[in-house]
Amino acid sequence: MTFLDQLREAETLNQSMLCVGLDPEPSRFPTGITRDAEGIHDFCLKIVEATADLAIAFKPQIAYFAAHRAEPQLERLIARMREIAPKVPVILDAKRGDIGSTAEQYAKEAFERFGADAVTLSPFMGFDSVEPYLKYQGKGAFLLCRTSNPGGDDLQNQRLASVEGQPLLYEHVARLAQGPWNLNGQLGLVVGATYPQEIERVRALAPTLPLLIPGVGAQGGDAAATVQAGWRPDGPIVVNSSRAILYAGKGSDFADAARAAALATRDALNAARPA
Ligand SMILES: O=c1ccn([C@@H]2O[C@H](COP(=O)(O)O)[C@@H](O)[C@H]2O)c(=O)[nH]1
Repeated sequence: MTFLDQLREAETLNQSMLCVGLDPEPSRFPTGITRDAEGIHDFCLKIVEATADLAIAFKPQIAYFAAHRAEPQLERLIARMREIAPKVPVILDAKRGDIGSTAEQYAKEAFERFGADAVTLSPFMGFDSVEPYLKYQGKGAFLLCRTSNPGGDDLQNQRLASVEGQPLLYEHVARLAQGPWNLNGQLGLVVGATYPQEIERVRALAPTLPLLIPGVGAQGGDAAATVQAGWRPDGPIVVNSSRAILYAGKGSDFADAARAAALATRDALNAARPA
């Protein structure tokens, strides 16, 4: 089964385009959850249990685990996610990018150590930095294209005078990912919900790629505009929200509050999808 098949299956099963982001920040944990690596595991597990039937994917951001020496807990968490939500793919948000020999190790980390179904990558170092991930059949890789942060403009919106038609850098990334880099249909693109016009442009250049779209919720991206710009019947979207779900509640009912926030976001996304 390909990563794209997995996404489609989860989309249908949970009637969802919502990706639940796992960015555990111990200082924001409710009382009763310890502010250490084990607490990170327990907090995320509760969120996964509360949202497993609402998500097209889960996206743990590795920095939130590594910063607290919680990589073993992330391994255990992903293994438990396989039991709780076997049909919901896991996208490891690692934003890796390095020369081929090092990329091989990062790919091993993502797919063998953590058992992720897909990973996020920076395409900045070129195709040989992406290729090692594509050797893992059935796994996916999302290339950063037009990111959700304001500083994304600094490079991604620069025009490439050396390329025919003088595209912007993010447009060039979209073309490469839809075309010559996508050897086995494993690639997708990261595009921020904060820039719906650019989502539309990326969708025009990459009509069938899955788009991972962070930026609704805490970053203020508009759910309806995101769906209208990015969703296509043969081009799925995976719309991530992390903090707005994780910290929807502050008390012992935090998992219920997270579920309510996830449900509302999932339904808002679905309501914007053309029939
Ligand atoms: O362009 C990008 C790429 C990745 N991210 C990541 O997504 C989540 C967003 O979290 P929120 O709390 O929903 O804002 C986070 O893990 C980022 O590292 C992104 O925001 N933008």
